[in-house]
Amino acid sequence: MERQVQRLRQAFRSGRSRPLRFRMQQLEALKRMVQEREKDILSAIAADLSKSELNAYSHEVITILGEIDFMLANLPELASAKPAKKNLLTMLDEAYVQPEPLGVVLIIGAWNYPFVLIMQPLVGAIAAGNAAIVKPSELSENTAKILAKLLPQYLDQDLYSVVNGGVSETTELLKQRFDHILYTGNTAVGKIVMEAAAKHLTPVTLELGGKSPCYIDRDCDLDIACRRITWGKYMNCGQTCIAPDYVLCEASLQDRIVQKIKETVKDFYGENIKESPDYERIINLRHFKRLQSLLEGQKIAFGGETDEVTRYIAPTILTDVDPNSKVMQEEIFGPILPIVSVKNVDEAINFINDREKPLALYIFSHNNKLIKRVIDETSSGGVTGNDVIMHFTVNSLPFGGVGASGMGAYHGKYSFDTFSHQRPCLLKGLKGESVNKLRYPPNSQSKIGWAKFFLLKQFSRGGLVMLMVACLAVAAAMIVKEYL
Ligand SMILES: NC(=O)c1ccc[n+]([C@@H]2O[C@H](COP(=O)([O-])OP(=O)(O)OC[C@H]3O[C@@H](n4cnc5c(N)ncnc54)[C@H](O)[C@@H]3O)[C@@H](O)[C@H]2O)c1
Ligand SMILES: CCCCCCCCCC=O
Repeated sequence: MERQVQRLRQAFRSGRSRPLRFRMQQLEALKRMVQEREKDILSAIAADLSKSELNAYSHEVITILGEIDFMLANLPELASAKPAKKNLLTMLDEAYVQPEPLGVVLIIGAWNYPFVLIMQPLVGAIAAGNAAIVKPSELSENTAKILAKLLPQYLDQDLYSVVNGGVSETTELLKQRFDHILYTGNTAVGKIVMEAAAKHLTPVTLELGGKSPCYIDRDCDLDIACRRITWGKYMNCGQTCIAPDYVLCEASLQDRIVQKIKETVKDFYGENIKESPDYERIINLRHFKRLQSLLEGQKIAFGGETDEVTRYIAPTILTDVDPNSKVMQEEIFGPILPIVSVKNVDEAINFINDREKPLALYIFSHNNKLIKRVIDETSSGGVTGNDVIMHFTVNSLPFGGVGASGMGAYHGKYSFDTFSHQRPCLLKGLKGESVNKLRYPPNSQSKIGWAKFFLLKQFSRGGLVMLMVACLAVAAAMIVKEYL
């Protein structure tokens, strides 16, 4: 592994990954890969998650095509140097911020959206001019295999590579020195990644999980709210990092919510959910058993059927859930929706704030002021009002967690920024030593006065103000030259 990282570092040092043309070519190649090998990719995702190929396309492939198109359209602007504001002392100089690639980055993905969670960060890493190693999850082995097969066929093999394997391979990988690590997965492993990164002072982006609450206000269209919640909760069999984990609402709403979700489940998946091509299965037996144990002692208002052989768990709703019960202590990551009753929005806000900061927060209400109030008085990685999941799909919004749900963000421009260093550059001429005397010893009270004049006044480009300030500065420079 050490050799593999060295090979990538050498290729990065050659400067090959930096020119915009090269980055665009690699992104074009990635797009070709997705389009030409769509069938293979879809069947791998479908096999890993017991998912239909149509769902694999709309859950994963479409996001990546959108992300590549965004980068191709915006890369010249994103990668360009941005002029910076100057002060009087530097007004004749050139000041700008130049994004530069970080070097060799490591991307570790999770199994639940195994294609998106590797490819979307990879698009950002390539766009920003880095070399990258990707480590897909071993639990989604078909997608891991197809990525290892296809990526080298389409991308520069000395700059981008795939490492497959489990804990021991990842542990070995984490001993190497990287310039950035983007990890997606659970919080416990997030801590392991951060600890390993700290040994090399490597910055990390941690895309973790948590319990994302969903508050349903009394003043809300329950039909629409329940349809949207049903979609986001049971999509991918609840194995979505930003699935609404539990519902908070006034006790009087509980039965109506159960009824409406029940009706929607029938609309979406038919009478026999097991037969529906749109309803997935739990990834493995360990998670299946973990989820089964969350049902123990709970009041099951809907669903609850399980089948160990196929790892099927029906869309399930739990009512009158005790906030101290097990199902409310860990991220559910399965098709179980607890409803916890609160007296009002104040209690809902306190409930959220008493717990770790979630990855997502959802609020359903006709009252926009109430939605904004909940946003203002809580914290979460992201928010969608009157819907679920959808903030993930807007690539002009940063996607990431806060507190226990993670650090840093990506998607669109934010991916580019995550994998770039914003390098401040100031280019001075060799003239103007008379003004420079102000900062050379020996110091004096009068020099401090002039330094205050030069440094504490900001000036921006354009307009009359700039003209006046420029005139003042020239006059000041002449006075300094004359008297200091
Ligand atoms: N924030 C997000 O974007 C996002 C997206 C998907 C999933 N998640 C979160 O991820 C969690 C589910 O993923 P998971 O953790 O079960 O996925 P996982 O088991 O696939 O693990 C994630 C990655 O960590 C590696 N790994 C596992 N154990 C390790 C160890 N001991 N040392 C080093 N590496 C190790 C795996 O090889 C894998 O590549 C949930 O909490 C979910 O909310 C977050
Ligand atoms: C159109 C819906 C796409 C949803 C993709 C959600 C991906 C979430 C990643 C975390 O698990």
